[in-house]
Amino acid sequence: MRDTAARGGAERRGSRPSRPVVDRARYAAYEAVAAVHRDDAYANLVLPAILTDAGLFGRDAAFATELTYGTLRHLGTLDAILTAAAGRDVQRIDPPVRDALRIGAYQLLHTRVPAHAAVSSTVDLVRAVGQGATGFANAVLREVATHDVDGWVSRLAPPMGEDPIGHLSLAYSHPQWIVRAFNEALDGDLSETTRLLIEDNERPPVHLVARPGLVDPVDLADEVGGVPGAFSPYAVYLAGGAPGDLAAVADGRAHVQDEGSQLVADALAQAPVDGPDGRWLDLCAGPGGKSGLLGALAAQRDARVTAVEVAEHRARLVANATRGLPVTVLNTDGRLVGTETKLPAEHFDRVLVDAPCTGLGSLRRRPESRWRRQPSDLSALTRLQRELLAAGLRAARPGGLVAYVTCSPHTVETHVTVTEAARRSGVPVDFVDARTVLPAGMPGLGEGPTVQLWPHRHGTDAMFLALLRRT
Ligand SMILES: C[S@@+](CC[C@H](N)C(=O)[O-])C[C@H]1O[C@@H](n2cnc3c(N)ncnc32)[C@H](O)[C@@H]1O
Repeated sequence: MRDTAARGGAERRGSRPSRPVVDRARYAAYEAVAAVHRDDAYANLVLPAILTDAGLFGRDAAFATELTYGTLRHLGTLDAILTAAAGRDVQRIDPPVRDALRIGAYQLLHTRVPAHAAVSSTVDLVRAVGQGATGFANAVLREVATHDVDGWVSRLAPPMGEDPIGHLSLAYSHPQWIVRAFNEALDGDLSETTRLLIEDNERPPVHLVARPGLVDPVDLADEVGGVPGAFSPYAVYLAGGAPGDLAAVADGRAHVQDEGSQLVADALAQAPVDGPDGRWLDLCAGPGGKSGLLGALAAQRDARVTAVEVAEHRARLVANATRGLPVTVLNTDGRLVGTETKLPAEHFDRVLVDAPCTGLGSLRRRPESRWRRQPSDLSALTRLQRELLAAGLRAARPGGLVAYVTCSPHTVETHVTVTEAARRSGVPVDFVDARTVLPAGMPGLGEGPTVQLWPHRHGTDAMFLALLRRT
C-alpha cells in the first residue's frame, strides 16, 4: 500500500496545521464512510468521486473500496465490538473518531493488514480527523485486537440455542428484523438463513446481459474475458475490472444486469400466451434494465413495449437504456391504467410489474441500505405494490400474462402483496407455475407456483417472481 500524504481532505475541513501523514486509501475510505453517515450518501455514488479526487487507482482504489464496503456491511458487528472494547456505547463516541475506529476494527478483524499497521494507521487517521482522541483510539483498537471476530462473537452474541435471530444478527451484521424476514422466507431454516447472511457480506459478482439480437453471449464472454452465465441465456459473468470501460457496454450491445433480473424478465417473455402477442407493458420501468431486455426480445418478435416510469429523471434513463429498440417511454403514474389514454385497460398481452420495494434482495450491492431500511417502510411500499399490481392486472387482456417481481424476499412484499392485490382488484386470474418458464434443471426453485431466487442458491439477487394469467 502506498504511504502518501492525504492532506487535501483534512485541509479542506480546516484541521490543525500540524497534520499527520495519512495513507490516502484509508483516508478515502474514511471520507466515504463519513459521507454515508453524515450526509446520508450512497457509498456506490460517493466513492468513485472520492477515489478520483484522491488520485487513487488500481490496488489502492481496490483497497479503499474494500475498506469502505466492508466497514459498512459489517457495521453492526463492528459497533458491538467497539462498544465492548471502548467500555461505552459506540454512539457516544464523536462521529469522526467513531468512523475511523470502525475502519480500523474492520482491518483488524476482516483483513490481512498486520495488527500494528491497522492500529497505527487508524491512530494517524484519528489524529487527522478527531483532534486529540489518539490515546483513546489506540487503547480501543488494542483491545479489539485481543480477539478475532469469532472470539468476539462468542463473547457478545446471545447463544444460538437461546436466541438464534439475535445471534445471527450480531454474528453476520444484519438488523434483527431483516434476519427474521429472511428466515421466514426460508421456511425457518436457520442454516440456510446463515448461508444467505454470509453471502450478503461478500462482494457481489458483476453480471452482464448480452442484448439478444445484438451480441451472442459466448462471443461477448470471449470479448470481455468473462464466462457465460449458469442460468440466464444472456448472462456473462465478468471476472473483474470496470464494466463501464468495456466497448460492448459503451456501444450498447451489453449492459450490467444481475442474472436474476434477466431471468424474471425473460420468464415473462417466454411464457406461452394464446392469441395476439404484440403489446407488452413494463409498468415500473426506471432505470430501464428490464425494459432493455424486453425491448430487445420484442424486436425479434415484432412486438412493442410501453415502458412507464413516474419519476422524470428515471424515465430519461429508460429512454437511454432502450435507444434503438421498439420501446415507447411514458413518464406517468402506472396506477392510471384505464384512465390515461395511452394505458388502456384489457389491452396488453404481457405486463411486467417490477414494483418499488425494500431492496432486501440486493443488500450485497448497497452496503449501507440494511441499516437505513426500517420495518416501518413496509406499509407505504406494500400499499404501492398492491396498487401497481392491481393496475397491471387491469392492463392485461383476458388471456394475457402479468409478472409481479420484487427485488426483496420479504413475504409481506411477495406472497402477501400478490394474494391481496389479486383479491382486492376483482380481476380474475390464475397462477402460472413460474418454474416452468425458467431454465430447465435450475435448482432450488421450491414448490411453485411462484419462484424465489437467492444469492446463496443461485448467485443472483433475491428476486421474487409470480406469474398470473388473466382469465
Ligand atoms: C424496482 S424499480 C424498477 C426497476 C426496473 N424495472 C429495471 O429493471 O431497471 C421500480 C421503479 O418504479 C418506479 N415507480 C414508483 N412508483 C411508480 C408509479 N406509481 N408508476 C410508475 N412507476 C413507479 C420507481 O421510480 C422505480 O424507478
